[in-house]
Amino acid sequence: MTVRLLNGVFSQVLLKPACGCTTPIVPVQFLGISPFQVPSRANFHSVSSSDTEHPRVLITGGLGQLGVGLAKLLRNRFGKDNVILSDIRKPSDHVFYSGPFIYSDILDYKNLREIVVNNRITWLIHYSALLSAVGEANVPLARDVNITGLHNILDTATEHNLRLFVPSTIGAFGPSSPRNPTPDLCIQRPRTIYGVSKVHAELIGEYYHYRYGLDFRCLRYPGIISADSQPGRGTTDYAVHIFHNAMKSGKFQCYLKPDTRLPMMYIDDCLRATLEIMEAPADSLPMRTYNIGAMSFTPEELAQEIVKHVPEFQVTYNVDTVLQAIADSWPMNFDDSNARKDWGWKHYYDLPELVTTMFNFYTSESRAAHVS
Ligand SMILES: NC(=O)c1ccc[n+]([C@@H]2O[C@H](COP(=O)([O-])OP(=O)(O)OC[C@H]3O[C@@H](n4cnc5c(N)ncnc54)[C@H](O)[C@@H]3O)[C@@H](O)[C@H]2O)c1
Ligand SMILES: C[C@@H](O)[C@H](N)C(=O)O
Repeated sequence: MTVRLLNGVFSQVLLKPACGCTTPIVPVQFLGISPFQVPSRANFHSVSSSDTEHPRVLITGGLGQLGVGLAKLLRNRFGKDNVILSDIRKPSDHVFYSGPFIYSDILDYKNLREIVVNNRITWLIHYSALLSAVGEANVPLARDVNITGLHNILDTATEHNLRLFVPSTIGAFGPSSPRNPTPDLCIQRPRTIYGVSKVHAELIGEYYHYRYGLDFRCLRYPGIISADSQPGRGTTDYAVHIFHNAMKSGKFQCYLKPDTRLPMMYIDDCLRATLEIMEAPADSLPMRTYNIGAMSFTPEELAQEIVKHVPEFQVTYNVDTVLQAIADSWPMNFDDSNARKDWGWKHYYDLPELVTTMFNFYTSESRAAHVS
């Protein structure tokens, strides 16, 4: 209430983010308090409870490994028509007919704004990105999509008072970060354009939160493993491809050394965490960027678990020096104790559960293919 009154008093004060938007926004300084004293619910726009309980959601980059699964989860919760998937690629029939889909290029600021306005969007889940391996192969494009695109997203979200989720990654850490375990707050000097862009996203998102009251929420995901969607060329992709190869040929050639340990997570845990942090009350989030963890393994340990399901399975190693250097600079284990303490994060899938679930999926798929 006090905040709303102050908002009224200062409504003449216009602070323009880079988009040139003219929504009145009260900078923290005008309230005479340090940004660090502002409670984390410091959203100077009034957010109605219906925005939180009945959100209208836009997912950018929704045709990648994670977006379709997230849309399904959110549609089950908020209704099919309240969750819009978007991307610059053409959707499959299955995706197109399972709920609203529209074209959206995050580099086109006016198009983004039009989509948000015309669809009365209240939550924005920003999944568009170039991942670590593809980013190193095309740095200028990764810089455009991951940094310029993010600026468009931030400005749109600030202008239209959206709750904004931007995922970060284990890749936001680098060789000088503590690796085992890696806490939320430590040195972050990543050596990939992907990592640099994600540190930028974390910092500028938090800055917009403290400066403009943007409701910015960010989770650092581990490598995500899924059976029914393909990864978009990252360093952790081996842990998805290995299952398909084990089922298909009983063989896999791994591009990382057998003892390369990285944090990983099954997709259902990742998507549930995303919904949980989006629904968390603002006052349960003293931080705006959290590590989340589930398990951590090496290719050798994963192969040993797969052998329990495919006894003849064999892995050979042909190291890709670029990807190995990236993996060697990333965390081996994530310390996610703040997420567990602040908003009750817990994972359900450990390594044996993950492997069983993946094989159950492939087995039921191949049975269904035989029947049809
Ligand atoms: N999958 C993982 O293991 C993982 C781990 C950590 C963080 N993340 C983060 O989660 C998010 C989603 O990851 P993902 O695995 O689904 O990624 P992905 O690479 O599979 O998909 C990214 C999508 O972004 C789209 N895109 C590219 N340029 C675009 C543009 N100009 N406008 C709109 N869309 C554009 C692509 O078409 C693609 O469908 C990313 O931000 C990623 O950094 C993923
Ligand atoms: C870890 C994550 O951000 C992504 N899967 C990558 O390897 O690039």
